[in-house]
Amino acid sequence: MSEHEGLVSAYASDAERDAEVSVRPKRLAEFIAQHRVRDQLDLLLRGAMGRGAPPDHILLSGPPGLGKTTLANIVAAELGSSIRVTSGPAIERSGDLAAILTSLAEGDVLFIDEIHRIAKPAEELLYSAMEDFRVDVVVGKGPGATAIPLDVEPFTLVGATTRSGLLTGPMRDRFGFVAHLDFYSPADLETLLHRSARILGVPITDDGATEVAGRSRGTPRIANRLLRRVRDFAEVRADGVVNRENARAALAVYDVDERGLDRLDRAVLTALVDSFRGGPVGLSTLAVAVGEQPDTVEEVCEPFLVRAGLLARTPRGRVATEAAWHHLGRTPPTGTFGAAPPATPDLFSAET
Ligand SMILES: Nc1ncnc2c1ncn2[C@@H]1O[C@H](COP(=O)(O)OP(=O)(O)OP(=O)(O)O)[C@@H](O)[C@H]1O
Repeated sequence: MSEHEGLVSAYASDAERDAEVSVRPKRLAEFIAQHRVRDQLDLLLRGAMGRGAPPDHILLSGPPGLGKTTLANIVAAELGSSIRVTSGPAIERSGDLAAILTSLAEGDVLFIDEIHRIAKPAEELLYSAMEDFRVDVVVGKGPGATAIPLDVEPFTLVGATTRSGLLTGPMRDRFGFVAHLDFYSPADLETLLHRSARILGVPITDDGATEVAGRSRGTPRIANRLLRRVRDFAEVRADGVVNRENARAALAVYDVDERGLDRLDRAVLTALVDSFRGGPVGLSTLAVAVGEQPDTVEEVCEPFLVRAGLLARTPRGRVATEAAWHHLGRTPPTGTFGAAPPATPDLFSAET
């Protein structure tokens, strides 16, 4: 996790992935919410097991931290198979992928995270492995190069992507089952928090779970992370219980407000409202106003602020919604919303 991504980032550092292992559900029945995906996967896996054949290849898409890696491991566990884990960026040469594919045993699960980032030659090799359980490994260069066909044991590929739109058509077509994971409701996150707290041996009250769930941006990874931070606070400065009072006090220390906005999210909204009368204002100008890179504002803050209904992207620039004014405790100007507000020129670039 980089510094500006902070406590409410949906991405995990390597160290955090280790911390996550203990609370990761191992079987489908333990996987909370996402009922439609769970039900569909259950049918797919049971059907395949009944026939004694590996299930179709599975594509899991959705924002980070919603459970794609967890589901890939669950697929292998339910099938009683081994899982091999790699990622699109880790496969630099098609030879790397050929080595993995030809070492798979029958029925293995191959999990490729960030599959949209796989290099083109490796992607093409994957097509024949997925479809015909065969790969052609090219030996030599130039006119003397020869393709040696190698068999691959029947396996199931589980691909995960945060950007399904970036997958090529041929790649997408080779998955027999595509599941999209949605953000979790606060009620589902409360259930998840009770489960995690039980595993971690942390006492948690219902109002404590409600308080943490409301600040978790619909994302299990963030919910589990906030739980660990509130646990620290409760153990060090209070009675050890994750209750509403301790959750509020702990998350105030970490600058996470009651809707899950952190310092940077609030700085963006505050700049929009106070310095630009709510906008519209161009991305670069907004980024300079909060002392951040435009990419950070665009990729780290905006997706959540837009989803939370606090910021809108318009052709003329970023606009604070009425809800944003209220969230900051300001009175919105009357008659602005719905009408086209006057543009604040972007001083730094032509884009919005
Ligand atoms: N439905 C769920 N029930 C219980 N815990 C969950 C669920 N979904 C995710 N988690 C927990 O959230 C954490 C993040 O999940 P996971 O690593 O599977 O997300 P991901 O979508 O693969 O993220 P990334 O794309 O960043 O790899 C894990 O520790 C996991 O325990």
